[in-house]
Amino acid sequence: MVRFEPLTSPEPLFPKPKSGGEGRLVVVSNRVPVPSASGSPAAGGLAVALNAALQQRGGFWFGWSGKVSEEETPLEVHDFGHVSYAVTDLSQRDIDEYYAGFANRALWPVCHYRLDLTEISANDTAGYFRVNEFFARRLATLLKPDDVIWVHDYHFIPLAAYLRQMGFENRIGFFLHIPWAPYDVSSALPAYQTVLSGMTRYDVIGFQTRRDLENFTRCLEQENMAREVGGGCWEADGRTFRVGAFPIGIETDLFRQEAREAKSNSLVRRMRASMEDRHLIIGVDRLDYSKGIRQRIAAFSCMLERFPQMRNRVTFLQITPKSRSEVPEYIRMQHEVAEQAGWTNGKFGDVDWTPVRYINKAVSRTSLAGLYRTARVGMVTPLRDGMNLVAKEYVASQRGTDPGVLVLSRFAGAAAELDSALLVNPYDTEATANAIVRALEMSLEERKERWRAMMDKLRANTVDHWCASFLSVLAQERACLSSDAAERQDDGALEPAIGRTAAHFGGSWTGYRRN
Ligand SMILES: O=P(O)(O)OC[C@H]1O[C@H](O[C@H]2O[C@H](CO)[C@@H](O)[C@H](O)[C@H]2O)[C@H](O)[C@@H](O)[C@@H]1O
Ligand SMILES: O=c1ccn([C@@H]2O[C@H](COP(=O)(O)OP(=O)(O)O)[C@@H](O)[C@H]2O)c(=O)[nH]1
Repeated sequence: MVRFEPLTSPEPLFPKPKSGGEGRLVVVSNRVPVPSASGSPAAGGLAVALNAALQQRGGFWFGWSGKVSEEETPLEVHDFGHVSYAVTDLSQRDIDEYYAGFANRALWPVCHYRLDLTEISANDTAGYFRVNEFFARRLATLLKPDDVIWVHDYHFIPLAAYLRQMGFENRIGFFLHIPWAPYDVSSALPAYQTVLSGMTRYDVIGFQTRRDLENFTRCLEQENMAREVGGGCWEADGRTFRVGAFPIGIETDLFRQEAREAKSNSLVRRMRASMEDRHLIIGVDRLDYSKGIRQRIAAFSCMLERFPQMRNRVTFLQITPKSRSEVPEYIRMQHEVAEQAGWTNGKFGDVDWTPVRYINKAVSRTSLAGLYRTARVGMVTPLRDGMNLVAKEYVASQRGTDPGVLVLSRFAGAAAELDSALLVNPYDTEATANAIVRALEMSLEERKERWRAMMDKLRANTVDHWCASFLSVLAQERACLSSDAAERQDDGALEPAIGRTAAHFGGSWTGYRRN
């Protein structure tokens, strides 16, 4: 690990790209998957795909260290070959206001259509913008003019605006992993116009689905903040940006392989041995109200009530690692889910059968792959979700000769691609209960047909495709110049994008200040 003072280091801090021509890639996200000391990379499709892109071009990943420090400590830099990981600590107040506050008590619920759970706090709002400015200042010390920056997720919406204000005209892309709600919902967000205008400072803005993209562009129109100039491009304050839907994928083949090899995994073997001849139904989610876990267990319970022949023939395994326990809404829902599971077991369980096995710990990716493959039914029923990778992982893990059935919420981003799943409205308990029975009783022929259709999609759009397609759009510097601007650039009237000062692009973005 190298430590340095960001503002005083005279030498370039990160390795140069492997090949000439392309600038380094700089990935920014709140959580940074720093490889272990031995150099083995963090698991997870997103981390693997972005690490591969970083390895290819050289570059670094920047974000929060996950640690609290009351002093402004130097950036921590971990070097692994062509790739570095630069992380900064935050103070407790910063974490409370930026992460637990505005990001997870305002942006997260609003983007998941939950105005009832949204907390509006002027301190949190100010903290979110202050911490973004802090991240931008720290990142600024590491940047070179031809770096291509890819910012991830709702924690960092205003980051580009601060970088632009400091004079950076690098290509900057933004990908939103969570949904973008329709105007009437998203406009309830505190500092809504500032957040929206912060988005317009990127060169490319990616969403998981067309629905999110359309919700976003309607917000731009409603606020009269940007005008469409064609080809997925918009213009605001004299600069253009491109918007698009880039549904994230998984490492489809690798996941399949892990599922095949998981037979020998001890957790999977223990689970199989304990099943006797019952069918397994599986749910895997962070403990988050957006995932619809309570509603799902209620639907399972309703199924046992209405179809007594299913009692003692199925086991529902719900794997739910705790998440964001510092946020009060998450504590409340922990109680609700535990109560629903306990109630179902009390009502239907027997001395030799526990209908719901509810587990609050994280399970490794290999074990998950094996459990998915064991399960006849995968229940992925969020009330709202950006994508939901579990849905894709469940399908990829199945045996082609005897696949299980995915019961999938219409409100998961994954439903746009996995439309051969049994699609349900998770608010409709009886219909979801019926779908579980339909999945359990589905013929082998129908299961295979549905599975093949979904596998075709998963093979066509892996996480590597997702990464490459976003980066290729981000690399197209001229793709969005309006025809006027393109002509002027051809005449030499416009300078190249890199190296321009903030003043060229309207210094109107002033960030958020508390009165
Ligand atoms: O970092 P945490 O606060 O512990 O939360 C974990 C992550 O949750 C969210 O995941 C989203 O991204 C997935 C991949 O694109 C997508 O499938 C899912 O629907 C989203 O909910 C969040 O967006 C991440 O930033 C968090 O790190
Ligand atoms: O015990 C667990 C639970 C979940 N996951 C992984 O966490 C990710 C969850 O992603 P998803 O898009 O479904 O939801 P998010 O938590 O990002 O909102 C998936 O890759 C899961 O395989 C895991 O590795 N172990």
